[in-house]
Amino acid sequence: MHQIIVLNCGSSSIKFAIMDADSGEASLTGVAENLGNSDARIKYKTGQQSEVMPLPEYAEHKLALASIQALISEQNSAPLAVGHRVVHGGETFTQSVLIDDEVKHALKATFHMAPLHNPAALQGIESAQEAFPDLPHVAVFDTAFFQTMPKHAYLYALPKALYEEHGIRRYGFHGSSHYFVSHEAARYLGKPIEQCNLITAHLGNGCSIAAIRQGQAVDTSLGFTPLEGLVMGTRCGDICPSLPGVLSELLGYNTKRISEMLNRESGLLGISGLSNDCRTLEEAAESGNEDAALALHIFCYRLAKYIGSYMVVTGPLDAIVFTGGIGENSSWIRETVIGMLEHLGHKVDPEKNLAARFGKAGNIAATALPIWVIPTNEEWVIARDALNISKQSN
Ligand SMILES: Nc1ncnc2c1ncn2[C@@H]1O[C@H](COP(=O)(O)OP(=O)(O)O)[C@@H](O)[C@H]1O
Ligand SMILES: CC(=O)OP(=O)(O)O
Ligand SMILES: [Mg+2]
Repeated sequence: MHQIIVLNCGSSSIKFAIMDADSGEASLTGVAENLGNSDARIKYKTGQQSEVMPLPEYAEHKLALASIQALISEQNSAPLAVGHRVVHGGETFTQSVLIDDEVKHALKATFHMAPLHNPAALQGIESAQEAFPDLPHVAVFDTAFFQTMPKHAYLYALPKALYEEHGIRRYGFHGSSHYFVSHEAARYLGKPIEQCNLITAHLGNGCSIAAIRQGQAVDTSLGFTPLEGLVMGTRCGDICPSLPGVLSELLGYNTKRISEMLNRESGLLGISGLSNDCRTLEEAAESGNEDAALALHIFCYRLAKYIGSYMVVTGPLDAIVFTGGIGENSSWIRETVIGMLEHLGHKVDPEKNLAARFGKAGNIAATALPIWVIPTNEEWVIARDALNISKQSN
């Protein structure tokens, strides 16, 4: 048993777990929500038991971490390391690293590349180092899995000095999730991962799709920042690149306002004017809310378009994989997206589709190409790397 603390710090939540790096079993999982908001709280689960712990109003990462530390102490476990999910490694970090002052300094230089995520990750690292000063802390990067992308996939058609001097290129995110589900898919298919061509769709609050050829990531929809590609909860995904300039000239928006709008006010929330939450939108659409229905339709349309284009990239496919909160649970989204690919010979089996929800994996295809629903486990990928790196550093 190798217990690892795993932290995934976002701007408005900290997800945490104590996990056995050998089995992937978590003895404690939870989320500290709405940090910096008046109704901050921690929801956590030990075994089958779910609890809610209120946090002081406008609690920051430090306060949340202190409460998480108390929960962890109650568990009587002896964690060996803390694994931190860091969304963006830039060109500096191509694999997981032991965190020291130099690493933290280098992370500061990546803030503009993941404005919603990396500042929060560093805040989380510093608070966790205070809470667990004797443990090794390891950063595990979302971008690492995409190191195998070829130049023709990661370069934008921009003046090349922008890449050479400023690292402006596609990086790709949710790498730990795409890594996990692609390896699980290979296991289900009974083939070595090196022989698998896959399209994996991670659909959570952030959404991305990856093209995997012979087990290696060869393209993905998120770009220089986690804003490009699919429609997300509050993020716009692909738009005409002229729009920020137009917004600035036409409406006098400055760059901060534009970034806020594209990252936090767009996507499902922006189109529906109602919510970023897929469940809420499905319910509203069912009750006749046309904007909610349109938001979901655009979400599915964009995803189906990407799947079609990635079929060109992967070569003969072994499977399509759905994961993330939406991918694992929304049978409606899956059926609608695959329905848009019906003329290509793909169809879901409605019964299998309904069965593969709420943590249950399953092949939902009614046609030849397997379409797998696979619950992701980014925390396990992070725990394993944290254990390995901390062992090497001893
Ligand atoms: N039963 C469900 N049906 C439809 N969508 C769901 C369901 N359960 C969760 N979701 C959606 O999953 C999304 C959150 O995904 P998740 O992977 O937990 O997010 P995060 O990116 O924060 O980790 C939300 O849009 C939520 O509505
Ligand atoms: C990179 C990213 O979009 O992450 P999340 O889905 O956790 O916001
Ligand atoms: Mg997630």
